[in-house]
Amino acid sequence: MSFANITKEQKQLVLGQLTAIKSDFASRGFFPGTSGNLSMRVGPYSQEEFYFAVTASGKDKSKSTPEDFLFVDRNGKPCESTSLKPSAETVIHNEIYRLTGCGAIFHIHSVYNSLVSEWFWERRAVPVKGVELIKGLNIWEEDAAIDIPILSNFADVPRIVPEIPERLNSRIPGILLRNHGIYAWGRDAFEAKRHLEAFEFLFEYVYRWELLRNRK
Ligand SMILES: CSCCC(=O)C(=O)COP(=O)(O)O
Ligand SMILES: [Zn+2]
Repeated sequence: MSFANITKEQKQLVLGQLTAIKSDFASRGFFPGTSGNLSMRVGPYSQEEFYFAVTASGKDKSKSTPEDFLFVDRNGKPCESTSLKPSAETVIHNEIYRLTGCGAIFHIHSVYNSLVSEWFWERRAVPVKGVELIKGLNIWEEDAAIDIPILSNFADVPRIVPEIPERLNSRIPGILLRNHGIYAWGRDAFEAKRHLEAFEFLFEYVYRWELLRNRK
């Protein structure tokens, strides 16, 4: 299915949801210094062909303007004529859609996600055990233990991409970039938001637990 077959209504639905999420996240201070990016898929998915709306690069994400999003294809190329540049991290979104077939991906930088990704870098994963909010990731087993994967971070963003298939864990709907931020995804915007919020809670928990543990 080509992008031309995607209806105006389908595009508006996606843009409406992204606008609401962006404004909600901005009000919670999730986009310091223009960091972070959001995307949502539109139309059907196959590994060979899919389209998504993504935030334009470098914008003040606390402001709402008609130039906040653009549609790109599975190679990150704009689907419509535009002067906007897709997020510099669009290649990461592309790879996550390709591998998971998810419907939405949200990326934010926070002090807690950056600190824990650095603290646990040698393990290449942040361990979390027995915390109730693991259920927010749709993992329901008793006393669950999870490892949230951490990827290398490079200024040259395409260099990050080859590590994604190696590190992605199909049970965990997110990956950390070392000292950078979290990517969380879900079937739709509702689920991706729930996952992102659960991850952020867990990162703060882990950080604070590490401090308490070392005081014993
Ligand atoms: C200003 S933070 C450095 C870039 C980054 O990590 C980010 O999330 C925002 O980049 P974008 O191109 O999506 O604005
Ligand atoms: Zn980033």
